[in-house]
Amino acid sequence: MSSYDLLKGINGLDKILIRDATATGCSAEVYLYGAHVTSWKNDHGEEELLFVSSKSIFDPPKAIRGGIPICFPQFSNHGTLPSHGFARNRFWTIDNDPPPFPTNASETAFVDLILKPSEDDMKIWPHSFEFRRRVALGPGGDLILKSRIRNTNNEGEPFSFTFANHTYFSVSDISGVRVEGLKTLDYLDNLQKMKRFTEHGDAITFASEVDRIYLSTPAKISILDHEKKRSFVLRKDGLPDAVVWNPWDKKAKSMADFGDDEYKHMVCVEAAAIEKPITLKPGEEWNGTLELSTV
Ligand SMILES: O=P(O)(O)OC[C@H]1O[C@@H](O)[C@H](O)[C@@H](O)[C@@H]1O
Repeated sequence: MSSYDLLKGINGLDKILIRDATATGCSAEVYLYGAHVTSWKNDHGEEELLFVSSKSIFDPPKAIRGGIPICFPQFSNHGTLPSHGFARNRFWTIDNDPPPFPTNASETAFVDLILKPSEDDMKIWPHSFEFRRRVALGPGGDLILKSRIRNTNNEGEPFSFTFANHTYFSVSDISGVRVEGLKTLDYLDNLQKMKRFTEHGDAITFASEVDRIYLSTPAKISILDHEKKRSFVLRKDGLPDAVVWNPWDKKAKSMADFGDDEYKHMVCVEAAAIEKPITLKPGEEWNGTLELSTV
């Protein structure tokens, strides 16, 4: 089992590099700021598989634009907290002695991070929790993201949250991208006041802004990149919903930390738990796992 290196990233922010010592080129980078994965390469070459905006400012308290932000304890603006909650805007710490995970011999390298609320966090979300995140590389450089959230309230109070792995995938040309695995499912359309629709197409394709929450989705979703002749495969557990987002040209221009044309080279497919918030009683723990690979 190889270990990780702690390095300085952009603007001197701490970042962790994990590498599979047995397979050349497989690596992932995670900023302690946000426990934010900013790079993933597998054994299909030295190519970056995640999109990070060239305009991302890497300047707290602004979240990094791209990679894999964590949305917790609130997805988007579905509540009173800032967009996507606060986990992506906090400094996490390395968790050197996490409670054991079920043995997974296929992990070749990993790092464990932890977030606990500060006094200021408790003012905006008055719940005591421990959020543990493992970022691991699996066979062939698959990226494995494990989230464990525990209610550590002493006063017997349950809490509820929504959650997403807001993954920005790098694609060659959005107009040739298809997201498969969501046919016949219901979705909430954020561009139409969260109205509920049913997906009839075989695949989701992109010709304008898309911002939808697909509900009760299967464990496997694929993103086909026609030009690259490559597909991303998402496999998930404990994460029933899937957000599909591309800002397209107008929204891209309105985002200061996103290039005007960058929408052509990214798509977000976010393994999430949104429609039915997760409720934890004191002492209870929730687990969600996302595994990303390419074929
Ligand atoms: O700008 P933010 O807060 O990172 O959010 C980006 C997008 O994140 C997506 O998950 C939401 O569905 C979109 O509505 C939102 O615009």
